[in-house]
Amino acid sequence: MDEERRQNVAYQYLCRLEEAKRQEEAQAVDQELFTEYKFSVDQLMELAGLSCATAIAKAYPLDSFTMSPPAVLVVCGPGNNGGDGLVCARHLKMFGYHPTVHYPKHPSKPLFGGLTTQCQKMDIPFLTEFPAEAALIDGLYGLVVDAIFGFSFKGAVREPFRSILSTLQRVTVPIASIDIPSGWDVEKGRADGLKPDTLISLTAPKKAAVHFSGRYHFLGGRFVPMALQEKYSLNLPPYPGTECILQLL
Ligand SMILES: NC(=O)C1=CN([C@@H]2O[C@H](COP(=O)(O)OP(=O)(O)OC[C@H]3O[C@@H](n4cnc5c(N)ncnc54)[C@H](O)[C@@H]3O)[C@@H](O)[C@H]2O)[C@@H](O)CC1
Ligand SMILES: [K+]
Repeated sequence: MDEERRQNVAYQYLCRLEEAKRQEEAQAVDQELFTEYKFSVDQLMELAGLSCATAIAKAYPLDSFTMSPPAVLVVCGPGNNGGDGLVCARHLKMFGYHPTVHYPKHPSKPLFGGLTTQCQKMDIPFLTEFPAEAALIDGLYGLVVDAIFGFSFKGAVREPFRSILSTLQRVTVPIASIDIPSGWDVEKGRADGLKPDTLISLTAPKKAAVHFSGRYHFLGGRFVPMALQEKYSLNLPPYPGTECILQLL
């Protein structure tokens, strides 16, 4: 994209981000979807993960990979952001990619056990050790999906994710972050943190998204009922037709 066009698109997108959500608002919308609207986590996670895989397929089509097979490393964290990553990995496999998952902290909830089994039954390998060298990741994978932390991240990153994020900061292959670049403060960002090439904001962009400087920004998670959008003044831009993602940048 040339610089002038990028400036234009970025400007329009930054205007939209005036409505970006604070951490508490994102959590409140999330809670209301479950308590008042009676969605289950599984339902929304499936739609969120499908949006992520769809956005990735749009930004990094199979034929854009220089390596064969098109290998993708999906790094999953301990919460629902990690669950989105597992769903995303399953759909990426359906789309023809070769995902490998690293999932160092398994929550005991049946939801995550089920998602893990589904991936395993689809012959998606799970890495027990995270590659310590960024160069190893660059050599083996054409893309990294960051599904480590979402909107509930707070404070200083604890291990093993501190080491993982420090390695990911040194990889040169593109990184696609789900909902928020992991390790970033949800509202303020992190100037010396991860610099993903793609951000897939779910439900609505979070405040920190104004600091995103990568090439592609998508909105996904097309599941918020209109009454809830109005209550929280989400002012979401319209999705095209029947698509589950909207490209903002
Ligand atoms: N309604 C929505 O908007 C939806 C949100 N979903 C996803 O759910 C995410 C939010 O999920 P959660 O609330 O489970 O939280 P996260 O997945 O953001 O992270 C919470 C986990 O990270 C750990 N953690 C927090 N701070 C840490 C730190 N400093 N160091 C190490 N570990 C830390 C917590 O102990 C917890 O295990 C969203 O960002 C999105 O990806 C989707 O699954 C479905 C729908
Ligand atoms: K993330």
